[in-house]
Amino acid sequence: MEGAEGEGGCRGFFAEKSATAGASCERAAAASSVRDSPHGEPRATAPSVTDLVAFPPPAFPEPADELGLNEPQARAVAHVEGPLVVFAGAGSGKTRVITYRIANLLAGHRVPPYRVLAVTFTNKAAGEMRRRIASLAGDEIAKELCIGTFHATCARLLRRFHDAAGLERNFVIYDDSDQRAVVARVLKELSLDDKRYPPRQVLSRIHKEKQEGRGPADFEPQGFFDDAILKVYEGYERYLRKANAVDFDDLILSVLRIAEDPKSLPGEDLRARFRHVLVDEFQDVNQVQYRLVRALAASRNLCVVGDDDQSIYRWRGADVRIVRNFRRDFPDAAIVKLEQNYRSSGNIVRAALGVIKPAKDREPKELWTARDGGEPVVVVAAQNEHDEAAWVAERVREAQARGVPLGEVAIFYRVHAQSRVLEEVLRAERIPYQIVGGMRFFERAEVKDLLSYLRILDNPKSDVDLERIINVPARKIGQATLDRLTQVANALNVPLYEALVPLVERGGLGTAAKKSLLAFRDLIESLREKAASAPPSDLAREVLARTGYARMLDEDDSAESDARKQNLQELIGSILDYEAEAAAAGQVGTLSGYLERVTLSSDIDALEDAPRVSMMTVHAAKGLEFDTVFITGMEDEIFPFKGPDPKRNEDIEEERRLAYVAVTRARERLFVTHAARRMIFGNTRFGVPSRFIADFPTAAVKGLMTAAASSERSFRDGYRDRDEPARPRGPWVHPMDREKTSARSFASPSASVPARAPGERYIEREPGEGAGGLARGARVMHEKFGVGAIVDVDPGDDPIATVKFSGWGVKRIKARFLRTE
Ligand SMILES: Nc1ncnc2c1ncn2[C@@H]1O[C@H](COP(=O)(O)OP(=O)(O)OP(=O)(O)O)[C@@H](O)[C@H]1O
Ligand SMILES: [Mg+2]
Repeated sequence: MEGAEGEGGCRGFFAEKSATAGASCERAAAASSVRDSPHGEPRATAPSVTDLVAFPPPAFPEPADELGLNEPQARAVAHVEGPLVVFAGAGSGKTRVITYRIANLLAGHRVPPYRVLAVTFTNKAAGEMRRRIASLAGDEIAKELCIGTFHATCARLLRRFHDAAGLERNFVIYDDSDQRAVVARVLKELSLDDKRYPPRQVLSRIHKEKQEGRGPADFEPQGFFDDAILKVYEGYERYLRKANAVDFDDLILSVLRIAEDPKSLPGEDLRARFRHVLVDEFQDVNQVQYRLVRALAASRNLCVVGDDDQSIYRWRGADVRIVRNFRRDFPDAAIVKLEQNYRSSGNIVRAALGVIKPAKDREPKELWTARDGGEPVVVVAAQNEHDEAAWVAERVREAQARGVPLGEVAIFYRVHAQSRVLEEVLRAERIPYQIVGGMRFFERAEVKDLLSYLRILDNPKSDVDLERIINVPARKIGQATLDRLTQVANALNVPLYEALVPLVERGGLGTAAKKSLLAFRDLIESLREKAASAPPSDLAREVLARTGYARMLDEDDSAESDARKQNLQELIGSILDYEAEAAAAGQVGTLSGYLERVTLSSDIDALEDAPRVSMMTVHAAKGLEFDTVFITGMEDEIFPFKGPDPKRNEDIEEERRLAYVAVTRARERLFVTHAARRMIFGNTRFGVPSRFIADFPTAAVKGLMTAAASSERSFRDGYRDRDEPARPRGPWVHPMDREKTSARSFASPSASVPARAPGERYIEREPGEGAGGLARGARVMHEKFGVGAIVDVDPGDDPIATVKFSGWGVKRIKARFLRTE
């Protein structure tokens, strides 16, 4: 921290000790560097900041050390005036520095709490920081601090400065669906075809402009299409203004405009508002956010902390150069580097360094730990996603038995859709869990939509489901029509579905409404015919294709819509699972059977406040830490993820940083799992262990196989251990790619044939082929139950084998679902 020491160093905690402060600081530093186990339990015995302020400060060299701060951390905490960058690797105490620094400003320098602004990346992180400060400085003080995400902070500021933004105080914040409705309306006013200009696509374009801070006046149309977009953009802005509404981008932009206005009074007021501004996870701020931070920190008391190795939102406009250019913008900034990781065991830190080392274009930095190796990082080869989930659940139980609270256990996955199988297994095992930063699989909107369609096809009397989907995707059946439908249904005492025709026949409806209602009824009727004969998984695909749901998502070029598609594929995966289970029991899976299973299994588990395992995507895990962490699905093309959109998903560098974030969340134990075969997004793929696993230093890692995987090993051609050369990769085609490159849409029933790597010895028997090869005692493989031995065979058109599976007992299964050597 060049230059900072003389000015701000060794004040605050140490303020009252002015004369000896400088020397003492050095001693504190020396003391902390010789501590052999600095991570023990320092907080249990350490005095709090309030202790230090309330009572005469203890004699040096204790304070920094006993508060649990090493020398560079103490310098950063004690720095008061002027810009400061803390630039350091994961788990080195950056967030701790922010927290202590705020406590120090409040307690040691009497800065009023409302004059401190701290920006975090998630609401969870904001809550956590407020809690930590409350424990250091007291509840009353912590309550008055301005801590929150960019959006939350700006919403709060805009309530105060609404006049300057031309809004009334009670302005509303429009969410995604409100925004789409506005765009649809504007398109109509401009007589533009919403097929040519799908609202979602228009909206993501507007969003992109706003993220760059460009209003309609700054928009530079390139070509005919853009001319139209510009008109819609203008109309959209006009509409929002008229409605006294803002969208999420406006929250930030409006505050930015006020803050950057050099002449206005509110601008001056806003710029003078905060005496100190602190930003956590600075590597992930985007241009507009950065400008805002700069404007709000007119005092130049700006402290940013970050780690370029953890920058994981570049596709959202976060620009890591901002971190690197900070010094150019604030040439006098003090720089503190933290190099000691306090979070993780030696082996976990080593694994993390192994992953990040090959990254291109990194700022050089050190990261070391004084901790010993601890448990090795366990890399587990599972047979498939069910085997993986069962193995994880078993280890969670083991951790619990060792005394690790469930709240200290986290399961990560790369994409939301992966949570489904894990959730099912945890539920079956009655292990309470929560999904952080997302929703439980069966509560996600698109999953509920498709289930509602399926329920209606199974039972058209279900009014709740009908209401949910009658206008999804939009088919011009508005609230007014729905109200009339309800009236007619009430009058006739019939379900809504049965009131459709009577409503149309009664007259009084416009032609368009009539047409829409009848078209909807025809659609449902024809799907019901299909439901009578098709397997439920085919039916689900058909629903997506014929209702226009798939198209609605296709038209939306956003990451959110990609996630929705993946979730729907995954729902189809769950139907396929159900069908396979039914088939294994020699039964035919039915729509009602599936719906019953889903309804029963989504029964929310007991006690609300019980400690729970946290499940989340790796993105949501940033900044958090847990005793025990599982990173699941560590296979190439899952993590690193290979999605349908090369511009968004194929950035291997970003995936590498994401893997680094994942690994560095663990304190004591880290388990990394990969599966040889995984059904995901409704398709089976064959996985090779992620390339990032190969970057773990061998000495820090222990390789394991689940029981099922090791018994399958002898069946599989070309299976290799981690240290043997990798198995050649099959040309797995991502289901989304397949959708684009062939006529088979992802919603088409024919896409249900699972992709299979060439050379895979997988004998799928056709009915009537006979039971050849299925002699008693022969070893066979089943997708779900793993390896078993044949006990008996019933020959016939579609032979059925009785098989004894290890772990599952005896099952009767159609022979065509078995593999032999
Ligand atoms: N000097 C210290 N002594 C003891 N424990 C410390 C010290 N500094 C940090 N820690 C602990 O180390 C862990 C990591 O700290 P923190 O979360 O602040 O790191 P970070 O740099 O913000 O990590 P990330 O990059 O993941 O956001 C926390 O549990 C914190 O309490
Ligand atoms: Mg942090």
